[in-house]
Formats: sequence, C-alpha cells, structure tokens
Amino acid sequence: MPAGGRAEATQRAGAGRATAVATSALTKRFGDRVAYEEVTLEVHEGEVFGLLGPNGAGKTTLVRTLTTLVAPSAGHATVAGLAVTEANALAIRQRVGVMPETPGLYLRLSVQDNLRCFAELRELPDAVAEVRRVLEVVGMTGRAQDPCGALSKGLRQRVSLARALLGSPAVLFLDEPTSGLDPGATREVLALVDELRQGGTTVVLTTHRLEEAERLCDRVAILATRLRRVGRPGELRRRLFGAALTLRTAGPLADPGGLLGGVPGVQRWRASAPATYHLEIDDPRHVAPALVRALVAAGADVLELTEERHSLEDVYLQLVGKEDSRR
Ligand SMILES: Nc1ncnc2c1ncn2[C@@H]1O[C@H](COP(=O)(O)OP(=O)(O)OP(=O)(O)O)[C@@H](O)[C@H]1O
Repeated sequence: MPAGGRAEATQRAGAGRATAVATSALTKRFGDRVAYEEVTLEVHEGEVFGLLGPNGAGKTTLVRTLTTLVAPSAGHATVAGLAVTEANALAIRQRVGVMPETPGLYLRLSVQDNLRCFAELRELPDAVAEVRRVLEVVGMTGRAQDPCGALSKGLRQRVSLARALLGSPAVLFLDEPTSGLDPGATREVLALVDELRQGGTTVVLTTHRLEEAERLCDRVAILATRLRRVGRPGELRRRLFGAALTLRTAGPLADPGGLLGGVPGVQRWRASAPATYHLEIDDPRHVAPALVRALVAAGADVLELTEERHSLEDVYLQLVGKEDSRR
C-alpha cells in the first residue's frame, strides 16, 4: 500500500469507530498452564488488527476464545456486539469468519463443493450465489471444479479464506494466514487481505511475521501470555525508541550548534560523520519542515533528510526479548 493510503487507513482506524471486538481482563488457563492472561484490548470496526507474539504466546487460544471454540477462564469479551458466552456461541459464529492455521478442507471434494458444504452448514440463504461470490473475491472461480487435494498450499489457503468470507462476517479472524507459504503465495494472500481492508472488513490476524504485520495492520498487539503493548507500528516505534532524523549536507555546517539546536523540537544532535548529523527530535512532522527552512535560510545545501526508522522487529525484540522470539 502506498504510504499515503497506509496513513489514511491508520487514521480511519481510530476515534469514532464502533467496537468490533473488546476484551477485559480475559484469561484462559488449561489446568495450571496459562495460555494468556489479563488481556484487555479493543478492535475497531474496519481496522486490521494484528496479534503478534512468539510460539506459545496464546494467540491461537485467544482467537479460539473469541470465536467461541474455547471458553475463557476469567474476564469478559464481546464480538460483533455480543458477549462471548455459551448462550451466544451460535449467534457469534454466524457473525464471524475464521481462517484457521491449517485449512481443514475435504481434500476429495472440489473447491466449490467444499464451499457449498460450509455454506449449507451455516444455513446461508442463497448458498450457490454466495459460493460464487466468495470464489470471485479470492480469484478462484476458474478452479471451482478442482479437488482441494490437487491444489497447492497457497491455493488451499485461498479456499480457506473464501470459506471464512461466506456470509460476509462482521469480523474476520485469520490465524497465521501465510504460515508455510512461499513468498509468491504469501504475497497473494496478503494482497487479498489488503483488498478486504480497503473494502472495510474488520480483520484480526495472528502472525509471527513482523514485516507482514507492519505492512497490513493498522494496529498491533504484542502478546506474550500477557499483553505487552498495543498501538500503531509507527507509534510503538516512537514510544520505545523516540524519533530521530539523519541530515546530510554538502559541506560541514558553519555553526551546527546554533543552527540545529535553535530549531524547536530538536532535543539533541551530534555529528555522526563529516557533514552528517544525527538529531533526536519530538515530532518529525513538525521538526523536519522547520529544520529545512532554517537550513535554507542559513545557506546550507541539504543533500538528504531522512527519518531513522526502527523496524517493528526492533520493537518486538525490545518488548518480548530475544530469547522469547526464538522459542
Ligand atoms: N487444548 C490445550 N490444552 C492444554 N494446553 C493448551 C491447549 N491449547 C493451547 N495450550 C497451551 O496454551 C499456550 C498458548 O498456546 P497457543 O497455541 O494459543 O499459542 P500461540 O501463540 O498460538 O502459539 P503458536 O504461534 O506456536 O501457534 C501454550 O503453552 C499451549 O501449550
């Protein structure tokens, strides 16, 4: 997605939006084993929300709880406006779509028959038309008659996504949607999720792949049994590492202290190489234009001014720790 579109999507995903999923101190234990605990978060309608965490962090179990497959041990949750309780289980299942980590399709049945089966199980009013629609969404119309067993892993994931889209669910849960896919198939699945996002579908996805979360998600929650942090990837970076700019000029500045130190929002600066300066700043959106104006007024030739970007991986490793990330 182009940077502008991404920023717009991020703007969309915030204030004023209805809540699609909310949890409050949600906890799941299996005997003595804690799958996740005290998870409090909110997903807005229309946003793509990523659950990131190492193996065993509780991501799948949290998704299974929200889709009513396992009951929580403590705490509360609502999904699509309904409290997650046994009594609401059927109604919630009718409002959500789930793409599990392993597709679980009937391999001897054709793509179309698989989808028909699930559409009928869900008692969708016009199963035939609905199957046709979801096949089109995932670009599988031409493969409708192929047995699922004859499809590549990537195509099976697409069928699984089509199945999750049956009935236009209010919330779509994708558990490791690109797990085990090669880069080409990964890109195709991600492009589909991007399209759904642009169409306004609410998506909750779990992933280990940080670049995937960074590319797709409006906000991410970093989970390692407990929630470590929730925010937009850029916001998390800034909160943890602060913002910084690199400035390169044609020659060394005559009075770098007076010039750089005099720009509002520049907290600290140092020369990191000849005619190259590292600046710790507040908000790059305000500081960068003011800095350029000051440099031009001082007659300096600016060759480059870039924001130093820590990756989501840096954020993740800082919060979860190197050891956890290799589990
Ligand atoms: N049915 C179960 N019975 C007992 N323990 C379970 C069960 N399901 C999950 N767990 C445990 O709960 C913890 C969280 O597991 P979960 O599968 O939710 O993690 P995850 O973040 O999805 O991991 P991964 O990324 O490896 O899929 C693990 O310690 C796991 O062994």
